[in-house]
Order: sequence, then structure tokens, then C-alpha cells
Amino acid sequence: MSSAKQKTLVLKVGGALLECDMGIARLMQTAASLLEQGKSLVIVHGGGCIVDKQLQLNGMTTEKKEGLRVTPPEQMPIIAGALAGSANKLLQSAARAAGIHSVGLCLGDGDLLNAEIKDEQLGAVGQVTGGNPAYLNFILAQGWLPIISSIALDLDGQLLNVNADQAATAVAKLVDGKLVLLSDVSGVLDGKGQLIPSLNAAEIADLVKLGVIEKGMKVKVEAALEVAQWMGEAVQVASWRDAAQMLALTKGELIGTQIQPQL
Ligand SMILES: Nc1ncnc2c1ncn2[C@@H]1O[C@H](COP(=O)(O)OP(=O)(O)O)[C@@H](O)[C@H]1O
Ligand SMILES: CC(=O)N[C@@H](CCC(=O)OP(=O)(O)O)C(=O)O
Repeated sequence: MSSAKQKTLVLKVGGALLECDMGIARLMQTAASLLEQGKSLVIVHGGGCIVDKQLQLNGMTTEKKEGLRVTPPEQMPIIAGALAGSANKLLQSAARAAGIHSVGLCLGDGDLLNAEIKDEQLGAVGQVTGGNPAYLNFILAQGWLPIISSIALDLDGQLLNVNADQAATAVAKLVDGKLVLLSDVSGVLDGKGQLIPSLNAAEIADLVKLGVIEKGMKVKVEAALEVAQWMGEAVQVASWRDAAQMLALTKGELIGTQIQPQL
């Protein structure tokens, strides 16, 4: 087996998946199939839609700046509850139903990854700093599936809200793994809604300038590009919604858009 095949696969899921029982079940079937093949797998998740709902139920308004949620510290208990609680346990529950032994974590568990305030104007939004893979490696060595939310702790113990694509990027780097970002679209789409099979840094910059790549997808491709550069291999952006892509993933085939490193 080549060393590339032995790399831990980090799958990031988020968005509307958390509101789609069929999508969650298919994701966990895919995970079960990868684990049966002896693959080492980590799931990192978001759940922006659950956060939106919980904040609304609590009479709070919310806004995003360039794809990142402005997080007033008083909203943090609700956001942490939505991501590290509701979303994380929803996925764990589906993992159990698919016969998977999982461990639900946030970025702060076992000091996996530390974080610091990213920008005072965004409030309690975290930017991941260094970490320690020991606890994650222990879980993986048992053959268990870590399911990690994007809630982090700073060195003083303050809870911080990290964008889940950026959290997945940091986890992939931590375990020197392969990263696949699964969203509700089949990959990065061009101005006509067609899938773009491959993108490099210059092409991404052009599409961002033209406004074709925006909002959450801008954060996603920039996170993907950072990991691709760091690892020297492509990061895939694809869809959890697409049954054919999920099947291809279990076969180790390339899916969605390949975000290419600069060689
Ligand atoms: N060029 C693009 N191609 C595909 N999706 C795009 C593009 N530009 C913006 N988007 C938006 O980005 C969304 C995916 O980002 P995001 O909502 O953050 O996903 P997730 O919550 O799954 O991480 C898509 O549903 C789409 O609305
Ligand atoms: C700072 C920031 O934006 N945090 C995100 C974390 C969750 C997330 O990224 O969820 P998706 O993957 O579903 O978008 C948020 O509060 O929505």
C-alpha cells in the first residue's frame, strides 16, 4: 500500500446536511464503508443552519462578514450548544445507527487545537493556532471515528467559534491527512452553474474578483487552497448530496472540484 493511501481522510461536512436525515445516513454509510476498508477517517462538521435556528429561537439576530459569523460573546453559549451539542450528537447518533463506534469532540478536547481571537470586530470568532494530535491519534488507533465540532478554547479557557472549513483545514494539517470538503453543491460552480473540475490559486483569485465565488464558498476554497499548498496535493470540494460522488469517494476516486497546489 502506498503512503498516500494510508493517510487519514478528513471529511468536512456542514450546512444543510444537518437538516437532511437522508444525507446524514448516506454520509455515515460512506464512513462505514471506508472504515470497513481499514481507512483512518475523521469527520469535522459545521452546522451553521442549526446555529441560525437556535439563535432565532432565543430572539437573537445574527450576521456574517465574508462568510464568517459575527459572534457576540453573549451568543457563545447558544452557538457552542448548537455545534458541540446538537449538531455533534445528531451525527454521533447517525454513526451509531450505521454501526460505527464514534467519539464526539470539539477542537479543545485533549488540547487538539488551540485558538485565539481572529479579529476583535468579529467577537468570539477563533483562529486556530497550534495543537497536539496525541488524543486524536489514540482514538484513530482504536479504529473509532472522531466526529469533531468547530468549537475551540483559547489558552484562558474562553470558548471560540471557528468556521468549520478552517477547523477541518487545521485538523487535516494536524494529522497530515487528505482533506475533502463536502457541501450542498457538487463543487465550485462557474457563472453558468457548471461544475469546475480543477482550480488553481490564480483562477480562484479571478473568480473571487468577478464575484462568481463568494460567501461560504470563498472561505471554503481559500481554506482548501491553504491545505493544498501546505500538503502539495489537491483538496477536493464536493457534495454530500450527490450519491454518485459519495460512492466514488468510497472507491478512492476524485470527486467534485480539485483545488490545486501551486507547484
Ligand atoms: N462559485 C460557487 N460555487 C458553488 N457554490 C457557491 C459559489 N459561490 C457561492 N456559493 C455558495 O456557497 C455555498 C457553500 O458554502 P457554505 O454555505 O459555507 O457551505 P457549507 O455550509 O456546506 O460549508 C453554496 O451553497 C452556494 O450558495
Ligand atoms: C465563525 C463562523 O462562521 N463559524 C461558523 C461555524 C459553523 C460552520 O462553519 O458551519 P457550516 O460548515 O455549516 O457553514 C458558524 O457560526 O456558522
